[in-house]
Amino acid sequence: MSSSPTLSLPGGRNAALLQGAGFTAILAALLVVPLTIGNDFVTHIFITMCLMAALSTAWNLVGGFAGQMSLGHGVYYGIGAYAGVILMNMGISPWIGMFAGGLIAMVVGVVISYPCFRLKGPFYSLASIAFLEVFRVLALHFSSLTGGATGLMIPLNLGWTWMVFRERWPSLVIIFGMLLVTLAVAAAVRRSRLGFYLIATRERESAARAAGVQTVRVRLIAVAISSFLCAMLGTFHAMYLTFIEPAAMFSLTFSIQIAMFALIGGLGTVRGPLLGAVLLVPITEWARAVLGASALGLHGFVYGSVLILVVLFMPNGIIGFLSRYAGKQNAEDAAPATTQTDTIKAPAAPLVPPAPDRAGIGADIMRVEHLNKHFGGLHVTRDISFTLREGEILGLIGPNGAGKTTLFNMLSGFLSPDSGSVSLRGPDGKFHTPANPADFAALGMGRTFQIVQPFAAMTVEENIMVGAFYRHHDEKAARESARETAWRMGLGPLLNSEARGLTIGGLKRLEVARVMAMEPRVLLLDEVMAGINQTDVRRAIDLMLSIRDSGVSIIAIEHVMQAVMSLSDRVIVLASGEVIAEGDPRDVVRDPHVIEAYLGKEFADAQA
Ligand SMILES: Nc1ncnc2c1ncn2[C@@H]1O[C@H](COP(=O)(O)OP(=O)(O)OP(=O)(O)O)[C@@H](O)[C@H]1O
Repeated sequence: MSSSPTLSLPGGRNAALLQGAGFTAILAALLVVPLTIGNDFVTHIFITMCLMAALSTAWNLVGGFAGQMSLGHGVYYGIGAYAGVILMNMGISPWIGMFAGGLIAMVVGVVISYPCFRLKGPFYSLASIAFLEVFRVLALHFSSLTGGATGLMIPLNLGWTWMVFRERWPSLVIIFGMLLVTLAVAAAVRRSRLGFYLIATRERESAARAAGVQTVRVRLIAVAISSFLCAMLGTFHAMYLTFIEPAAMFSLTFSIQIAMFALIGGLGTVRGPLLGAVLLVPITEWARAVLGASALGLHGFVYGSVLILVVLFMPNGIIGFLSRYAGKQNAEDAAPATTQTDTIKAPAAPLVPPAPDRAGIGADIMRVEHLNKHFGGLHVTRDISFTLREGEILGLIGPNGAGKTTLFNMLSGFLSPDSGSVSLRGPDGKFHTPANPADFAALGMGRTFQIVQPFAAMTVEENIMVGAFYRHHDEKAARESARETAWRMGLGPLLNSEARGLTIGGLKRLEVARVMAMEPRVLLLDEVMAGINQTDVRRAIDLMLSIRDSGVSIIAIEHVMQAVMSLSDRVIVLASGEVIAEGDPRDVVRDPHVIEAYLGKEFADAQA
């Protein structure tokens, strides 16, 4: 599934306002139209629209924001329905029952999702379907509680206390209110640190982990919120239907429908699921009513046809299509500087002039001792030991396949060494040995990746915000910090551009900016100058010097020798997993072993 569009329109303020007004009008119509018409069938369709929109919005927290394509969300809806009805039969109001059902669903959601999050793509979807089936069978089996295959009727106690009414409008008011709450929760999540972390995790899990995101934790929080909301909606629907049975409450078809509204409307967007439901529910409900029994299964046909059309012509759903259209409109109106993503004008002055008063090299901040790593029979790093000092730039060079990236992965917690240790000096002055990327990040470690890992569906600003959230939990503060970092890194004019539109030089700078927004103490840069032009190399060198001068210690894997020579205080040379030379760059490049293993005779002659 292609990634969803960002919520921020690329600079299209008017278009965004227009979209907002349109959305509010649709939302208001969901309540006003049926109340004005006053027809039971029409009201029923609008109740179904609100319910489906709310369920799909809740699903979207997991399926869209977190990118976990659950096809078993009927589990939570069913749990809410049964909890509400069973408690009502015990004399407890569904207003309380819906919270009880929500809490049970939340626990079930977290327990079943924890192991399932290890599964990717279709395997996760299949596991979610399997759990749905398990719950349907359980509901059949525990018939003394659930009524088994015969199902459960609710006692017909009318009134607001019992959420059961003779007329339809009170149910409409309740589900409309629940829809508003669900939308408000989704919007709050999308704007919050959690929302950014979820989308970052969906887009590039490794990069998210490097930014200090505890990826399993954030996805579990999304499941908890989503299952709670779905269960509450399930309780409401049980009261509306007045009868429940396992096949309908734990239904695969129903679960797929919930997901489909979001897919059609716009996966991972706040407004998409509502638009999907508003478009599809009336067509199918109307066809069902008009064609009666001859239209059995027609809704599946309608959904399938619309889905095919959307995938073909609007791969990012209706919202994606509208956003792109708005973006185009805006591009025609706006000044070129705000829309061109590929041409970064070099500023007259250096982006970040190196500070004249370098603090100097301090005490050890990182200690690497006897690192060994095997991949099967391949001994990739052999007994590697070195130290990194405060305010130092350590160049790491070596031929392809020497083990540099593997070493970086061990230095940042992405790989565990077979033996040996990496310890970092914490703010308390003591050395700690972290075990995973989150612990490394907590001690001030930031890293980039050899193959750039942008969060493609986010803007430049949002990408950097993922890093900034590490220090600033509040959205406004994170945004400000991200903007400030972006200008410092020369990305200011591109703040609102989507990351996927950047050149390779821009993407490399974006990676550094995202890490710098975390305010690291140690920075691992993996070939940030590979594939960029001479001007960008010069700017990258200035950037690294200024980062160093701000007190950050850097280890840089680099093949661009011009950069290695002008930046490094010390150089380590790796070949076949071993350190073959270490010391002052000018001495190292004259070392015969280094010339033979990496630099070649031409380089030595050129230096001479
Ligand atoms: N996950 C893995 N499983 C098996 N072998 C691996 C794995 N990762 C790396 N290797 C192998 O380990 C060796 C070192 O790879 P690594 O990527 O660390 O080298 P490098 O010095 O970073 O090379 P380059 O400059 O090309 O990026 C290579 O032979 C590579 O094929």
